[in-house]
Amino acid sequence: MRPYLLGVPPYANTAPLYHYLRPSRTLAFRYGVPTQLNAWVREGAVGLSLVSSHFFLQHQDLLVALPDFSVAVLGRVYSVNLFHKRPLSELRRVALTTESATSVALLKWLLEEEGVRPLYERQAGGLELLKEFDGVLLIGDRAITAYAGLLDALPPYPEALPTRFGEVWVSDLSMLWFQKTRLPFVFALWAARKDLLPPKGVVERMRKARRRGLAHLGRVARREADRLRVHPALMEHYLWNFRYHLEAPDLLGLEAFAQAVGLPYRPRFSE
Ligand SMILES: C=C(O[C@@H]1C=C(C(=O)O)C=C[C@H]1O)C(=O)O
Repeated sequence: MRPYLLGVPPYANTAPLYHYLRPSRTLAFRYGVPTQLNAWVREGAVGLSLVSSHFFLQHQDLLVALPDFSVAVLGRVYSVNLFHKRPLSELRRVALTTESATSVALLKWLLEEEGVRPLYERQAGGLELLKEFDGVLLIGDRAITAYAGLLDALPPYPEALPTRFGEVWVSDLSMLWFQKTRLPFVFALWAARKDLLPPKGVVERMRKARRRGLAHLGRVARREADRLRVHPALMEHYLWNFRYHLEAPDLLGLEAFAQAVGLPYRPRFSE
């Protein structure tokens, strides 16, 4: 029998969930950035996977989500950032990461709410894009390393982490969402096609791995900090700040996002 394929993002943000999950005879990992994982889930090239929340909302008839897994946050997330050289109200051209579905939809909604309608272009890259564009949207490892690269020293507490570095502003999208809605923001969920639900035991193993990962968060954070060459204390704060359990406030945030972007809200969850 071929192993069941799990779609896994290559980002630090989910390291606490996967650090202690091992592939086995029955379970294999396939790594991809969120846009890639979304496509694979739809095609059936992977079974259960992290998917962008926006993609999930677009394909609610096809997909079933786990009832207790999320990449969500209340307030700042630190890794979904618009880096920009002009005030938000004056943006004319914005480069969009090719890795994201949700953050792109969120950025467009946030700017549209303010009456700002820049030209958007999908561009793979990092902060060097600021030479050509007024703003660059980055997510995941690229966003956190770009942010850490601007930082000279860690402030005494996280709330004091700067949002401006000379001519570069950093707008954290889930903070902007929070200021508008007072709700958490759900960036991603775990979902599978109805016909490719995971075999019994897989989700149990994921829950166990998550417990261990969160119990040993310092260890996981040190490894990710080494890998990305960011300060371990920054990585630790970044990781413990996530809401990984899709709780009631997160669902309210997800529903509000569906409403904001004009998508229906009738999610289906597995047992
Ligand atoms: C919080 C993040 O959310 C990510 C953003 C996604 C998107 O915009 O489609 C998808 C998965 C998440 O892992 C991040 O990238 O750090």
